[in-house]
Amino acid sequence: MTSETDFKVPVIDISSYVGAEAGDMSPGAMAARQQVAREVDEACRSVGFMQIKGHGVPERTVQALKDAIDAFFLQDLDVKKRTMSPYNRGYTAPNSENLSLSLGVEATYGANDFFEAFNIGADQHCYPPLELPSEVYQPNTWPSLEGDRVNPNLAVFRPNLELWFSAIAKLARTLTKVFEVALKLPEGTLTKLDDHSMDVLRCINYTLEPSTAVTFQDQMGMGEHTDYGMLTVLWADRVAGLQVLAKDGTWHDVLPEEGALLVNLGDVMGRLTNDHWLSTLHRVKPPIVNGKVQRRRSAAFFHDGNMDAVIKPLPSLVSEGEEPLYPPLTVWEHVTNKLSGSRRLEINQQGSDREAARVRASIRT
Ligand SMILES: O=C(O)CCC(=O)C(=O)O
Ligand SMILES: [Fe+2]
Repeated sequence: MTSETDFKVPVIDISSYVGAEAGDMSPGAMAARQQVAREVDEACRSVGFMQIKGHGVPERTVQALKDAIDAFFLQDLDVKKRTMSPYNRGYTAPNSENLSLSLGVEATYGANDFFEAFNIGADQHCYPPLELPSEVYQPNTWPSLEGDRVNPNLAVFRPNLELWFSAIAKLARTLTKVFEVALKLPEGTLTKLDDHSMDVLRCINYTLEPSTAVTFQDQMGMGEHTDYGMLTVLWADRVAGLQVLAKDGTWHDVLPEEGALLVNLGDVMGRLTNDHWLSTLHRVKPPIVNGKVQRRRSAAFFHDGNMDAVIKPLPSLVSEGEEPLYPPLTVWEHVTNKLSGSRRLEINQQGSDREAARVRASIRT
């Protein structure tokens, strides 16, 4: 059930932290940054999702992303499958994952998630001169531009995705700095956790055939889950589908405003803040407008943090009389536990009881 209570995903203009404005040390600019930090703190405590404006990502970069998504997904399934990889990279076919299993919740919708996806990520050459392991900073698998039935528009695919990846990697690091100020942490507390972050960009296409009448209301585009890392920057078509679980256990549709990017916290921020900031559950229902399926695309940039960063509640964020809710764990250990649920279609047994209980308590419509 969804309710129309006063649930809102706040819109926050972060331009005072972006580009040249970030270096402006005038009292007005410093006050503007403090105001942004307060708004971010409030959004992270109450919702765990926000809409970011003033992010500095130009419209032509957004268009480049959309062109890349279209060029790839409009190809035949067998052509897309040529980019499958044993790693968290390349193509994922429809109905091959089940995100609710990443939480330790049994599958409930009778079928796997109907999204298809293509992932790229930070590989071991992304952060010279560090010698990072290729099992974690995995090689990308780009589609070949040669061969029969290859979409001629595919030439833009790699440069366009790389353009988006680097713009959002920069934005994610700006947001880490804002988080540090919002949480009143000494400079470097969070930025030392993400200088070689295991970033992954996942382009997603929800594959129900557009314009068809909906016969299976209970199908899931993407099952309930929390994101795993520090934060996620999400671009999405302005079409219904994404829903967010509010504190009162009700689900709410979330549509980004024109020009806004959605940002949500992942489990790493929940763990660091002893759950004072929320790693909020979300899911994607079939994108339906007036009884008909719409095309819906999205691109989630997961800023997970350094593989070897040890994550545990920060002492200054554990309130008086509270216990730390989580034992120490590296980012890599946490992400592998989670992926083993969604990818191997096995229930994740590793310490997601708190999130799983919240899903079960929500009203599952
Ligand atoms: O497609 C969307 O809007 C959400 C995607 C998402 O939540 C994810 O990939 O983790
Ligand atoms: Fe997500």
